[in-house]
Amino acid sequence: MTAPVLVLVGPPGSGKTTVGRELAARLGVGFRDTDADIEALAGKPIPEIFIDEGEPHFRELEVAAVRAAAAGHPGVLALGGGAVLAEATRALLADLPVVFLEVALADAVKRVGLDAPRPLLAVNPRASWRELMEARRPLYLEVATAVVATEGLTPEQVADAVLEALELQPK
Ligand SMILES: Nc1ncnc2c1ncn2[C@@H]1O[C@H](COP(=O)(O)OP(=O)(O)O)[C@@H](O)[C@H]1O
Ligand SMILES: O=C(O)C1=C[C@@H](OP(=O)(O)O)[C@@H](O)[C@H](O)C1
Ligand SMILES: [Mg+2]
Repeated sequence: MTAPVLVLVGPPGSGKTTVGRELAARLGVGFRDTDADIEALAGKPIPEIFIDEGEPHFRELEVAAVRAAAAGHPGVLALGGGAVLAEATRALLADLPVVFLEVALADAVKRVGLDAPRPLLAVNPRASWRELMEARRPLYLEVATAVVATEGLTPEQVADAVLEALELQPK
């Protein structure tokens, strides 16, 4: 078993993918993102999985992707924003160093507007983001060993804060 050195959770736009990549480089370890694993396995982008097979199927693929990475990725692992919805995933995270990246609505919506499409935010992104955050905040807190605020910070500054929160030394 080779567990991740740290796992990033948080809502869309909190910077899990971006900061995760930066942290992996700083620590000299590999980076993995369950969204990319799911897309590789399904052979299509996430919006197409949602359209063709629906969200419940995507969530099944997501639990499997987290299970595989939690057992076999000795580096930094970024999850999708909704991964914590599955009880099975929360159980897989129980003994791992998990950082909840926090962000407020305005910054999150600004950030995701610049990026790859997220099917859950395709219609009315502000209201959808607020709703999903209200439902998920307790779940992010449940799995987190540390909480890092990202508001007004660059991805590099967020990476600094994560390393400090977990008392990890860059390579
Ligand atoms: N701290 C930050 N400040 C400014 N922009 C950011 C920050 N973190 C991420 N971004 C940008 O926001 C967008 C979404 O980031 P991403 O890492 O994909 O978030 P997540 O994986 O949490 O949804 C990307 O365009 C990224 O470059
Ligand atoms: O919040 C969610 O339910 C989702 C977040 C996305 O990942 P990011 O949080 O990396 O954007 C991706 O997994 C999918 O679009 C669903
Ligand atoms: Mg991401």
